[in-house]
Formats: sequence, structure tokens, C-alpha cells
Amino acid sequence: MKDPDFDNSRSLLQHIFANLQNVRPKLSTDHLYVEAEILDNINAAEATVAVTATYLVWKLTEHPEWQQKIRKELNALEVQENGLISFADVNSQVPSLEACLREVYRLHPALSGRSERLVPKGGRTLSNIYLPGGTIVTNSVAALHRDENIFPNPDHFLPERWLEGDEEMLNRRLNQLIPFGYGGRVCLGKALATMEIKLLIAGLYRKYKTVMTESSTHASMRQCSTHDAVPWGLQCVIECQLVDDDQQE
Ligand code: HEM
Repeated sequence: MKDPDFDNSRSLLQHIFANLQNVRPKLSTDHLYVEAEILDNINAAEATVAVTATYLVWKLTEHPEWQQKIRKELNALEVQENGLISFADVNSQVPSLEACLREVYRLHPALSGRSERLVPKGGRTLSNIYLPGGTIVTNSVAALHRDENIFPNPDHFLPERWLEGDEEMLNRRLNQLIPFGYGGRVCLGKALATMEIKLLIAGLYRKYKTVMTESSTHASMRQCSTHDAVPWGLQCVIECQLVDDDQQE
């Protein structure tokens, strides 16, 4: 049987070609352009997810009590016929994982460098400063994410800040959490990245616990750079130990 939605859907490559043919027919065979576009997407999707997943595993290893909370919530989920739990359930019924991931997005954004924007024609006044049209402006993700008025004890990994408190404060925190950028050029892979990371963590911590090794330390895990910001030590070495079914916390 044919699925009309699937038959009508296009791959990214088909979109690029269709767009080129409609808008810039002369460039329709410009392979360099297409290659650059594809490489751009691969690059945007690869290290960002790896860096975020690495720091989430590291933070959970440093804070085993959060591993236990996540595992407890995962174990309460229905197991499907294929032996797996569904992403819909992981996404909606594991609040501890959501809270830990948000804390990692806040403390260790994979990209915290420039996301430039151009001030529109006519200029704009921001915080009482007039910016002429055409000015390139940017923001500081680190300053927003470590604003102590919104995130008390900003340098500490405190997932509970996403699970407690009144709704107004939670919304202010969410509004100030922008690891994927903001506005018209916000990251296109935000939902995919979050799905990949949550499924990875769910798969790992349902069966295993992770413990520290001597090879990775607070110093070696310091984040460097603002673009695909990997740890200084260029690695995160932890040990995975199978959790015995009888010893499930
Ligand atoms: C945790 C993982 C990721 C993080 C932290 C991240 C972060 C970002 C940031 C900060 C931007 C710039 C947004 C802006 O200028 O406001 C961006 C853009 C982009 N990202 Fe991601 N990203 C991630 C994963 C992905 C994935 C998995 C894909 C694709 C499958 C992807 C595709 C893109 C694309 C295509 C853009 C350019 C959007 C545009 O300019 O219109 N990203 N990302």
C-alpha cells in the first residue's frame, strides 16, 4: 500500500534542487553549492549532538543520584513488543531526563559563539542605545545562561531548578535558555537533536550506570571554544557497569 504522505515528502537534497530550479535555474547544476549545503548540515548535526551527549553523560556520572532518578522513571514506562520504550514516552514521562538535559544545554551549550543578526533598515533602539540599520549584532549565550537572577548558583548543575518553583519563573528560565539560537534562524535540527540525545541516554541508563575513572577530571572536561565546544582533554572516559535487575534502585 502506498503512503501518500511518504510519497509526497521530499528529501533535503530534493528541496535544494527544487529551490535551485525555481529560483536560480542557472545554478541548478552547481554541485559545489549542493555539496556545501550538505556538508553544512552534516557539520551542524554532528559535533553539536556529540558534545551535548558527552556533557550529559559526564554530568550524570558526576551526579549518580540523577542517574537513579532517570532510571526509576524509565523503568516505569511501558516496554513495546520490540523490547524498546517509545520516544513519545521518554519525551513526556521522564521529567528528570528533561531537567538534566536542560541543565546541560544551559551549562555546556555546544555553540555559544556568534549568531549574528543584521539590524533592519531604519535602525532600532535597544536598551536605550540606537543601532543604525545594517549594524551586525549578536548576543552572549553564556551571559544569558549564567544570569544569577534567573539561574541562582549559575555555575552549579542543579536540574531541580527545572522541576520546582512557580510557572512564571520556569517560563523566564525557558525563555533565557537558547542553546539552539532564537528567532527566524533558530536551529533546524533542534527536535531531532533532542530526540537523539534522549534516546541515547534512555538506552544507556536503563541497563547501565556510569562511574568516574581517573582519565577524566573536572579540569580535563573544561569546555573550550564556543563552536562545537569540546572538552579540553578531547575525551570523556567513564566506566559503564551493568545494573543488575535485582539491584535496580
Ligand atoms: C544539540 C545539538 C545542536 C545544537 C546545540 C545546535 C545549535 C545551533 C545553533 C546555535 C544554531 C544557530 C541558530 C541561530 O543563529 O539563531 C544552529 C543552526 C542550525 N542547525 Fe543546529 N544545533 C544542534 C543540532 C543540529 C542538528 C541535529 C541539525 C540537523 C540535522 C542542525 C541543523 C542546523 C541548521 C541547518 C542550522 C542553520 C539554520 C539557519 O540558518 O536557518 N543542528 N544550530
